Amino acid sequence: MSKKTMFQKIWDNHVINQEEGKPSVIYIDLHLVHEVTSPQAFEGLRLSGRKVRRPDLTFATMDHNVPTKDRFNITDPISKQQIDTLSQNCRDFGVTLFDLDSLDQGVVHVMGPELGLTHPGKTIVCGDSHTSTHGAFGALAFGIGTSEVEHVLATQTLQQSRAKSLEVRINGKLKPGVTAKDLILGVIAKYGTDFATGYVIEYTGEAIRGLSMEERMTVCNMSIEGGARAGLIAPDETTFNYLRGREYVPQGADFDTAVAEWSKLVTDEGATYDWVLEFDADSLIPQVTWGTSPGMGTSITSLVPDPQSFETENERKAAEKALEYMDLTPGTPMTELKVDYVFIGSCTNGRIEDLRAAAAIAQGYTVDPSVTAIVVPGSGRVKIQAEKEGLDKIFTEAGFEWRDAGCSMCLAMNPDVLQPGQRCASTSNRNFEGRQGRGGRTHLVSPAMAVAAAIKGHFYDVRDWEIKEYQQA
Ligand SMILES: CC(C)[C@H](C(=O)O)[C@@H](O)C(=O)O
Ligand code: SF4
Repeated sequence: MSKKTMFQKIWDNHVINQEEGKPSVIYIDLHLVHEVTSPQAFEGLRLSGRKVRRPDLTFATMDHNVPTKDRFNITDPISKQQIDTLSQNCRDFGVTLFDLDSLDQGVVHVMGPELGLTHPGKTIVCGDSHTSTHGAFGALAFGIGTSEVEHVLATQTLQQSRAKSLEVRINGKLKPGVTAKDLILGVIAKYGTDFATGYVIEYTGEAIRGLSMEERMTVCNMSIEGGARAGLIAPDETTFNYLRGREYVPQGADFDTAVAEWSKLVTDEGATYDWVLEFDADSLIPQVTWGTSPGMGTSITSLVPDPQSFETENERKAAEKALEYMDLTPGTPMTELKVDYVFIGSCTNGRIEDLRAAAAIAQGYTVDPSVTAIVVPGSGRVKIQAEKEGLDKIFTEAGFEWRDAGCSMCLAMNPDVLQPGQRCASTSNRNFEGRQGRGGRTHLVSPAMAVAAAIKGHFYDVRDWEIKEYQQA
């Protein structure tokens, strides 16, 4: 039998029609829906008199527009309309919705895994680019556009051309203070924001095996920022232990049967990828972005780069433009950049382990008076768990605001926005111009680095942090 990659196996399991020279038709096992990219899709169904083909495989929540303070009081008319429309559509079409009053409401990519909706080997789509997050479980998960959302709602299938396969092998181990976020930022800083265009990445190597499930999600989440169609990590004991006992996961003997099936999904020994890249985890240093794309990043120990140091004219121009927008001077140590705002949250870093890592740094310290800092749990469940562990108290005693679940300041679609010119240390995944508010300046970092910046008032190498006594309540 021919040797196959994990991607090829999942793909082959889902192709239901293939005509010569045409995209494949693949079956979709799980469709996640949020309020921003679904209204026209449901409207399309309505206009053509169609139903949702598999309401039992379709799950919705609202996240982008949800205020993280006073969530039921939505004053922005577009946000209110999108949220109300999603509720109405879910009622009309029989789709399960984790509504504003549900414990399970949250950022769609936090909600799916924590409920156990995300399984190895599934095809998962959502009208959202960070659907790649779910690939951490060995699911083929990717974002789709609104017309495709309509197509999946109506047929539970999707037309797709098969991407090429790319192994990103992470050698060595992450050092203390260096996180999964630094790893993916480091990969994108090294290889750029389009190295993986046309590919599905499979992350392999010792450093990946050593990551927890939540850390793997952070890595896969940002695959899209490297241009990839999706990111995958082979399921293993870490995956199975995470899934065991969750609501939408088979229970008892059925779970063991599922594990046996999932275990077969891994890339065969000797299978070949279309392309292989390597990255060294041992020498990685905490990362901070300096520019207006996730690839414009460097180590905390570095200086703001000189645009002249880049190889191509295009890169030099892009760097110049980015530095102007970011109001940065080449040669300034990254540690001297002062921040006005700190945002901890999002589908990249809004899970419980992220909040624990943040609290471990915050414990016993106080946010610098010049900084506004917010902590936004990725879901209602993350919030409750954090409160059980007393993390909320650590944050509020240190001067952070403790909010409700949502996308929040990851993007300016809700009341959490930067003012023009404000500089933010953010645990999210995109630092585009205006992403967190018009004129706002975003630096992407890990949760630990974000907290250190909040407390110092400027970026700081968290490897030098003195961790005060930290106890979970
Ligand atoms: C609003 C949504 C379509 C968008 C996405 O697709 O990713 C958002 O989640 C983002 O992170 O930019
Ligand atoms: S948290 Fe940010 S990246 Fe994730 S879905 Fe929301 S807006 Fe997109």
